[in-house]
Amino acid sequence: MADFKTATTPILSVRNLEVAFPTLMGLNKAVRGVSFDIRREKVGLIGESGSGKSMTGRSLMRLLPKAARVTADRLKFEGEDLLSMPEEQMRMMRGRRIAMILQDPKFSLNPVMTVGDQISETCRIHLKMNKKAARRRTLELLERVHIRDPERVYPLYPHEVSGGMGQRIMISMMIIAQPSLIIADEPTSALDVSVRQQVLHILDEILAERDIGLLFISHDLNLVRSFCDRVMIMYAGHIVETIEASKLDEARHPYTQGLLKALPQLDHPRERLAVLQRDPAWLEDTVGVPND
Ligand SMILES: Nc1ncnc2c1ncn2[C@@H]1O[C@H](COP(=O)(O)OP(=O)(O)OP(=O)(O)O)[C@@H](O)[C@H]1O
Repeated sequence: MADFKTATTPILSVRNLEVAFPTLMGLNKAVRGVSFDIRREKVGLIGESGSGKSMTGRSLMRLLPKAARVTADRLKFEGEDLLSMPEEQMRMMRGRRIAMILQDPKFSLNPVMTVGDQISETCRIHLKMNKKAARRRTLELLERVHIRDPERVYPLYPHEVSGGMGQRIMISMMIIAQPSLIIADEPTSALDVSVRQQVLHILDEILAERDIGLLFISHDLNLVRSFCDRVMIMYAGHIVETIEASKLDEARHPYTQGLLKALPQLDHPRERLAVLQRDPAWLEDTVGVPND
């Protein structure tokens, strides 16, 4: 059996993933022929609104709208086929082996249960702890995500915590299950810049400490460039280019080049932002996608 703890074996392997929605005009393809691997690394998925980033992320968790039709030549997580997996097994997979962080933690947390009780309950379920041990572990976990006064935060309800603290609480809950892959869909886009940096720093520490792979979905090219190891650029449901984050300035695809040109620059302010040119050929074009 492959050892998924090694840096070179993909945790996740996706080939020719398609997500389509039936419409009166025929099938609307939200994701078209997407292929990528994720190892113990941080991979950014970037693209404009409606380009199919979330549908790609959600198809890995099989959390798509009912109408969606999903096909793939391969959709394997740690060697197991996600497409044919029975729903019951898939439920065990979600949260335990593949975790997801969404933009607003309030939608992921139970609104009528204190955050402490939610973390504690997760400890009891996953770690089979008794009530007292689960409470102790909860306080440790809150400290682990740099919450300074865990005793004060424990009895708060989700609506009483800030967005940044909510994301830290989500991260603390993820640690319990020890996933191998985290899908983060715009996890910091509702946060202001300084809180965003703190949350990213904590996420980074946890990923490195536990050797977890990350798919980081965002529309913020600068953020992904500074946080991730590799970047996949998506256009109209298709990954047009995959490139190391540190080499983004050497991007070959005209769409990536256009996105880079459109970034505002403090040191060289532009009178006008460049208008992104588009080409129908980009629906088929790919640069740097895995070839096997
Ligand atoms: N429930 C649905 N029914 C039909 N089509 C849908 C549905 N949900 C999404 N789509 C289609 O999927 C496309 C991609 O949506 P997706 O949410 O993945 O985009 P995105 O890149 O994550 O955008 P954003 O950054 O705005 O979240 C949409 O443009 C839309 O055409």
